[in-house]
Amino acid sequence: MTRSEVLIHQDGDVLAAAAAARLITRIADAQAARGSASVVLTGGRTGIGVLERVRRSPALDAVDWSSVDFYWGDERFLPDGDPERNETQARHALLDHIGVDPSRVHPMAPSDGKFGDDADAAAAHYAEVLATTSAAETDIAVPHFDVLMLGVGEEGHTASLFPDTPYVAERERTVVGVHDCPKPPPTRISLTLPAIRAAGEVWLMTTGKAKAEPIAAALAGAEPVDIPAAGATGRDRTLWLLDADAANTLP
Ligand SMILES: O=C1O[C@H](COP(=O)(O)O)[C@@H](O)[C@H](O)[C@H]1O
Repeated sequence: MTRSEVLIHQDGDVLAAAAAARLITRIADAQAARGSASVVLTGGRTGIGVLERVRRSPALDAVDWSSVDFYWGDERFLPDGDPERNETQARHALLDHIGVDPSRVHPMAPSDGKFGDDADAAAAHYAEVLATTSAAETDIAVPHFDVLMLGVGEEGHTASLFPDTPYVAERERTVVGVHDCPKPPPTRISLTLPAIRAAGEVWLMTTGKAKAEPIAAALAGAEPVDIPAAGATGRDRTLWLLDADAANTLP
């Protein structure tokens, strides 16, 4: 497992700007090396704020956005276009404003799509989508993810893996339907920890005093079942991007 690196920014604005610059550079580097890049998006205030800053970046055109595959780490299982869906927010913040190739944007199904309100079927389908472009470098059936971004909840959840649930302990499946979530909406779809850990780089990004406790616990080595974010690591790099408030109880 990679050692976690922690970067503390003075506030959420600076964090979003720095993470946006980092994301553009990471994608441009991957495209220079392989001709394409693959990014896993997150929902939440910080993750969407980063996408807004990418949109406003003077370096926006350093990336060929038509050669980027976009996936999601989790989704709120709601009707298509619902403003609370992570997909809707990411589209408004960035994807609707750049020249993406629609066939390379891979959202998780909505609750009014072809799987109806069956989140488990929608999750199984997403696992198939991931498996079709599965990379050779791991034995997990997911694509090569250059960077996988995550938020962290006040109780330590990441993606839609909440503490003390069977979903955080999942070892076989790469994607799960998540039920009875403590944070609305109650039904979600999420990558599992094995799928997250297959990514090259994992970036956990969050802000605010309310996140300080779970972050300190995760970095002190909490069990993922207690603090799911503690189990989110990348193969090459695990980066915690925090503001000063979120980091205020770290040694
Ligand atoms: O519901 C969710 O929340 C988390 C954290 O969100 P934040 O607003 O506290 O930053 C997010 O990572 C996840 O993708 C989302 O579905």
